[in-house]
Amino acid sequence: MSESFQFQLKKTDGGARLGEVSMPRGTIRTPAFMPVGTVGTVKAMYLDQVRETGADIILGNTYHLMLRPTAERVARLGGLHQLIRWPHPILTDSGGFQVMSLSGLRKLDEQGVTFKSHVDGSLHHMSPERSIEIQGLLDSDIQMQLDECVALPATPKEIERAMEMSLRWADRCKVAFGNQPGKAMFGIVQGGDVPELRVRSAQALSSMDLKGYAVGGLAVGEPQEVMLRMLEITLPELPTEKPRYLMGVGTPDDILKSVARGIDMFDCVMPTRSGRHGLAFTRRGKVNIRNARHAEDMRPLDEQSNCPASRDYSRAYLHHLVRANEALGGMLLSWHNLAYYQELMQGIRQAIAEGRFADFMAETMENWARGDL
Ligand SMILES: Nc1cc(N)c2c(=O)[nH][nH]c(=O)c2c1
Repeated sequence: MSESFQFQLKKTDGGARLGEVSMPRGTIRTPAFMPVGTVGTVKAMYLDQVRETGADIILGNTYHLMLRPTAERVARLGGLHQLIRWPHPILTDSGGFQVMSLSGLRKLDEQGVTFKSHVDGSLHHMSPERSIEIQGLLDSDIQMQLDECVALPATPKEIERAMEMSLRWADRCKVAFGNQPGKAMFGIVQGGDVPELRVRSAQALSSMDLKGYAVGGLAVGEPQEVMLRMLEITLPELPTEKPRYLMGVGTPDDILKSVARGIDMFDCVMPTRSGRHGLAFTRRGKVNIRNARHAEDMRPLDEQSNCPASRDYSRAYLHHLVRANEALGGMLLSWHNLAYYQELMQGIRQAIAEGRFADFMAETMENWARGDL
């Protein structure tokens, strides 16, 4: 642990990076996967289980928490860590992305976003300063700037407008965040699928000397090759000594290919959302447990796993629970999927440490392609 926010790049293997983020609440081993704890809970999981799978940090959604139970109430209750009993680092997003995807967005201008809550229809305004204030009330360890993420496809002019406003908002968020030694504020690179806008955004944010940098505006429906191409264009413009976080990504395949290009941190609802719908990620690829072939299969999803959900329960039982729409089905598959994601991250970190990431990536993808036993 460290009294201040520190990132140490420990080793590289091709484009892949092995690192460590040290903060007062703990150390984050990178490449890292952050389970999404939307409204102060990683859905269908106890946070002790989340920790047991190997997670060093979780994500909290500012949009949801500001609406319910509200940031002021969380602060009165001692902050998010105390409320949800997660003493380790928490990263919060700015709320802007979900305002634009979940709320009744009323207005977006230089001052921020005005929207109607999807919970009760109440009207809210969030400026860059208010987003940082909310994340501070939550006692978030890593806070994200307010930005505007444009859905693709979009015109270069529209992407440029949003990117430039996001840069101005980054400046305002940096001022509002001030100097908080044990915490960090990350900027978010925008620019859609326009290479020169990506470069301009990354270079401008790099000149702000922030503690870390997210790549936003991706995983918004574009083909994987476009996402990967934008990483190849963006990452060389970011400082190597700062962590890079790819927002909202992704599948195990996305993660491997993005690590290979230099990403250090990921978050995605994929493992938990898929688990609740009966889809398991395994070392042999995806398994849809609803499929009839599992109805009398007494094997576990993965007898080699340390996770009880993967090792101690039969496919037949998981099939039954999911078909019966029993809560325990989603709980066990969420647990399994998070454990698989963390096992993948640990395998990635070990492979980079030993200089064999390319072989690890090839072997992992071959095993996925072989398909389930
Ligand atoms: N795929 C994405 C997921 C996200 N949570 C975000 C975000 O929070 N901000 N900005 C973004 O561009 C973005 C993209």
